[in-house]
Amino acid sequence: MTFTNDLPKGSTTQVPCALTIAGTDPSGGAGIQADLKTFQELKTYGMSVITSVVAQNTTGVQAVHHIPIEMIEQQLNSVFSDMPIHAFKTGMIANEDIMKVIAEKISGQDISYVMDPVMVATSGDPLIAKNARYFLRQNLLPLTSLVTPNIPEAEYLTGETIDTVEAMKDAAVKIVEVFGAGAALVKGGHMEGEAVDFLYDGSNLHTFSAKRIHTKNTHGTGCTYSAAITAYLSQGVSLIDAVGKAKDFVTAAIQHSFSLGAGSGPTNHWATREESVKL
Ligand SMILES: Nc1ncnc2c1ncn2[C@@H]1O[C@H](COP(=O)(O)OP(=O)(O)O)[C@@H](O)[C@H]1O
Ligand SMILES: Cc1ncc(COP(=O)(O)O)c(N)n1
Repeated sequence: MTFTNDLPKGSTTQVPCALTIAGTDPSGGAGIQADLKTFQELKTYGMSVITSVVAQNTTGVQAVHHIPIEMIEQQLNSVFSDMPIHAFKTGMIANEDIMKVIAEKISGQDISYVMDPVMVATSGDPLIAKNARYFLRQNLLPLTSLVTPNIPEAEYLTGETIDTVEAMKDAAVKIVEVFGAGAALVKGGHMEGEAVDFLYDGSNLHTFSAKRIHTKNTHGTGCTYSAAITAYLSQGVSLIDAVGKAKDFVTAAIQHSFSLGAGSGPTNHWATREESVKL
């Protein structure tokens, strides 16, 4: 990965800069809010382009408003024309029109791209139009450096049922070899037993495992994980190390998650700080 931005004026150190293109969560656990908190925690300069404003909390999604396409395009132009971007991620991209404008902007860019193929919130509410999932796979997936599906998302992307560890590995390989993702990280949060994720990088399979934490507070885990990977990539960390460090980060965030709200509470983005672990 290249890391070639000029120094910001007056600065003596090079600042890693990461962008998230996603929807919002006013309750602060998922979406843009989770991404920016994660970037900040990992000492990465965070930027955001908002695709949809989502009224949601720990119990579910109450309403969704999609930002007009021209305004999404303007936001993309604002950051891409002026700011250094060392890595970016996409989260919620609700429909084909939004996907198109993003695809146009990012194709041809030589910047690490992490796609969290968000389809359904932890609460079960849909976050993407059903007919847009095919467009996502055909047009955005081949532009990625890494895609991070959970089990239901990997099932959609591959068209296969995934109920074993072997099927998870096969899915990771298929998403890269057949559908053209740069790499695929199939996450095992929705399986039983250890929380095991498999990364296929185009040559080898890598395993990332952590003890399952018994908690209902997993709102925003996928957003936090993919944002952490993006932050590490923006710092020039290799893909495999970025996933390993991000796995430690998200595991700590779940371990020290908060019982806030009546539903599935948010992860703790500052969990790795000493004062948080003592809470
Ligand atoms: N209860 C849990 N204990 C430990 N790790 C978990 C738990 N639930 C999810 N994870 C991990 O959190 C990350 C997000 O995974 P997952 O829940 O599958 O994604 P998503 O939030 O997109 O549904 C993965 O590394 C997964 O293994
Ligand atoms: C705007 C937005 N993007 C993504 C998610 C998925 O979050 P989760 O990790 O809980 O599935 C969400 N709830 N809201």
